Amino acid sequence: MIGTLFYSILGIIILTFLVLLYKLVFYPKLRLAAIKSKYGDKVKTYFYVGEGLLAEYRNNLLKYNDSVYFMRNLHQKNLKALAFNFSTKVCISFLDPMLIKQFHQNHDAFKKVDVSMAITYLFGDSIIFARGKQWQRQRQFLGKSFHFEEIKNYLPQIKQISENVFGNINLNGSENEEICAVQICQKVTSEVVFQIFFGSTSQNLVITTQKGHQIKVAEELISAIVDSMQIFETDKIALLKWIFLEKNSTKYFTTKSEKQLKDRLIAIKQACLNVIKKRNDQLSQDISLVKQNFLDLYLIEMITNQNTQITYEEIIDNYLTLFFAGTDTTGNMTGVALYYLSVNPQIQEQARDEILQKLSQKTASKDPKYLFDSFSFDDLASLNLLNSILKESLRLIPPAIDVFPREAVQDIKIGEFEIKKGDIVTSHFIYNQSNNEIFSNPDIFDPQRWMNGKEQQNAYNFTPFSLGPRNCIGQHLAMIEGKCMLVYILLNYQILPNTNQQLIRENNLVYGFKKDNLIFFKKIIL
Ligand code: HEM
Repeated sequence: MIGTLFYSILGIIILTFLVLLYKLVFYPKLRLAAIKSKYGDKVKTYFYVGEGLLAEYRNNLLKYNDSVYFMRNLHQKNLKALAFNFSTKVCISFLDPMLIKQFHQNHDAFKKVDVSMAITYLFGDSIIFARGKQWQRQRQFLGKSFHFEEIKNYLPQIKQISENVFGNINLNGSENEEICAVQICQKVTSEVVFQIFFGSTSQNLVITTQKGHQIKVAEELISAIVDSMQIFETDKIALLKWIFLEKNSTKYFTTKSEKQLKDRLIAIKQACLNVIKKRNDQLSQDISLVKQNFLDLYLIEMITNQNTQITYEEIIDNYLTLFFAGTDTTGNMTGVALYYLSVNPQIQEQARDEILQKLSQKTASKDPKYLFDSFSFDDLASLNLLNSILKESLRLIPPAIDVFPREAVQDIKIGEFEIKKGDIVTSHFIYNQSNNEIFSNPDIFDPQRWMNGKEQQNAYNFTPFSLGPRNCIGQHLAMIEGKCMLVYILLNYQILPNTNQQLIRENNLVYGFKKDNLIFFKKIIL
């Protein structure tokens, strides 16, 4: 009896091991070898057990202080795609601009991969994961609010938030106070998303953590997402379940860390739900209270137009999505611009002159406060150099080096590449943005390249906001925020480099600085 039990358990262990070996090693290796033999030098392959390209990022970070160093030095005439293992599957990443275009135009042939419990739970009903008619409806609805003409109405709020955050920097009477370039910009971008969505300041939306601390929902959201990405490092049972069951893994044999994480995610959503319900009650009683913010637009659609397709769940998931998609990315773009301005003082001076020239036509005052007050939406469009500085920052250090991995829901051909149902597909924008055949001296920060048509730009070579029907819905907002922050800073501070800190570029939730304390601010008198 004991012998039979022993052999049964041993049998199960050996079988599990063999299945694991097949899924993690043999299957992806065989597929990658087949892809290499079929497409030759058009494809470069990478294999690291279980980790795929993540291991290459890590090695590059350690060796070259840049997770994507290899991508910047990979350019070959015939190369069109990368192929690598993605957990137990195979992923093709398109590099060739025309293949990238075709991939993004055929968006219906793919669905976004659920990469972690938090992402699925928090964003599952939002625009980012919706497909087909659901996505079209959501994109149309949100698209109205993100239209340039609508977004410009939020400029006064963005100005106010920028003034509050950057105006309150305490330099402690010294110019040697290190400034975390990205972090400080993210204070602005997170508050902007909150205010344009909920119409009030984020100070009030706090929850109590499992350790009993009060924390802003927005902060807990990012922390929970990061923890969910790292859960497999500490919880090997969760990892094993994921390999076999993928997104269904949390439904069975839930581990303690999975349960704790789930409780945190539920608390985040509950806090948002409370705000939404309260506002719904107010508007149901008195519709004239309606204001210009996303939440009110949703609720009006539900109350007055009896739109039954919109649910509370969808509203919550879209707030969380916009927060996630719009905060770190825009903060990173602007923080990167600040860094490049600090190490390029001449360009910084030219950018300041451009702003002063524009604003001094509106006010005789030299006081930065009045100059900034006079700054309006019309000025944004004419600040050419500032626009080019942001574009050049996005080219060199794009917050998104690639798009969310997608799973093919059908067999499909992209160019000559045959994608099988179940394969994972993505596109790495960073490859073209650092190609010296497309951008001369690609490692040099040169905003002028965008101003005088030095390079023949092709719409598919520079795609930091992605492209096609599922491109970034928030790109106008991001650029307005970026310019507004830079205008405030350039009017008030000289940006100096922190030469004690090394530049380390890491691909984490977004691609950016590993250590952010890269600049100093020195108050200027105009
Ligand atoms: C510099 C800042 C930004 C960058 C670089 C950026 C980049 C991107 C990229 C690459 C995508 C495509 C993702 C994919 O298909 O997998 C995307 C989509 C998206 N972005 Fe942005 N983004 C930025 C700012 C924003 C802002 C400010 C918002 C809103 C507050 C936003 C909301 C979205 C949404 C909702 C989508 C999904 C659109 C859809 O699937 O239809 N983004 N963004």
